[in-house]
Amino acid sequence: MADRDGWIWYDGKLVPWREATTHVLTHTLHYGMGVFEGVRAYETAKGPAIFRLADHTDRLLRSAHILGIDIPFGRDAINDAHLAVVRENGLKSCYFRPMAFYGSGKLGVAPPANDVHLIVAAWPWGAYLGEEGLETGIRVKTSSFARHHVNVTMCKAKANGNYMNSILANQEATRDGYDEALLLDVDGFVAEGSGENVFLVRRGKLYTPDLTSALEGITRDTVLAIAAEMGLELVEKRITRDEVYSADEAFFTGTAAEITPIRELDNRVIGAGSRGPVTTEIQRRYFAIVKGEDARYAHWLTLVG
Ligand SMILES: Cc1[nH+]cc(COP(=O)(O)O)c(CN[C@@H](CCC(=O)O)C(=O)O)c1O
Repeated sequence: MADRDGWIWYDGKLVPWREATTHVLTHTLHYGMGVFEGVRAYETAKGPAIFRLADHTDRLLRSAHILGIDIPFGRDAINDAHLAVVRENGLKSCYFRPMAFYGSGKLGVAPPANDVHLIVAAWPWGAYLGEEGLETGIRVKTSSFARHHVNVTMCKAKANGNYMNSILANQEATRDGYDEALLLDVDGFVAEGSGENVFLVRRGKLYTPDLTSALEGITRDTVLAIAAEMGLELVEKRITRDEVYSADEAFFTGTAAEITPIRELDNRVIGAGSRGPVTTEIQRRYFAIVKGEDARYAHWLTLVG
């Protein structure tokens, strides 16, 4: 990722990609106390448009607030940074990684409060779980790692250090030949994927876990709006792994994952073992929205211009 041409927004300036570096004694590198976002821009008839930028920036600031990190840039500056990196890098569509981190002022578990840095990088990133996965669905394994208890770490903060749990789960699943992991919470109920929220379809109703130890996904929120316009009844409840086994359809949602059908969990085929009709329609509507083809959601798109 480090050796490429381009520009990264770093503490208010656009710096050459290879020069956007930090010291090896950077606090967040050692302790994982930082916050980040994943944001996408899609190509539309009016040029590149960033999807739900305001919501992502709000969540970045909310994550920092939850962890007590004081980001020295406001909402408008962060939004403008996204626009600058798309323009400067001449990207038609891309994935953004804004990230706030503690610098190298000092080490120790007491964070160097007044040494907070912010970067916004952007690069082309295709289907997170594979183009084939978007079409035909993926194979998922229930992880041996539980999602954090809500008082072990802050689950509503998109915190760097939370992703050790995600990496452990994902590497276990992929090492065992699956495409992604599904994590249960400490009580054994379905929480989310290593980088996604999860939905089920059963007898025409849409189900998703109560948030509790899951991240409040922006794509999840978009799907709730799509479900409402489709007249789908939505049930948010505690979900067991065998309810996933018995579902007619299941899918992951995320900025990176978009709407990725799940065709198997723990070698149990879900429904017909392919992308189901409700998932197909939700996915079709989702891509129409992010590509600016559904005027009702124009307010969610920030045209780069
Ligand atoms: C744990 C987790 N849960 C749910 C979501 C879905 O949230 P949202 O993107 O707002 O719908 C994500 C996003 N995962 C991001 C990071 C992926 C990565 O590998 O890094 C993403 O999808 O950009 C998570 O990381």
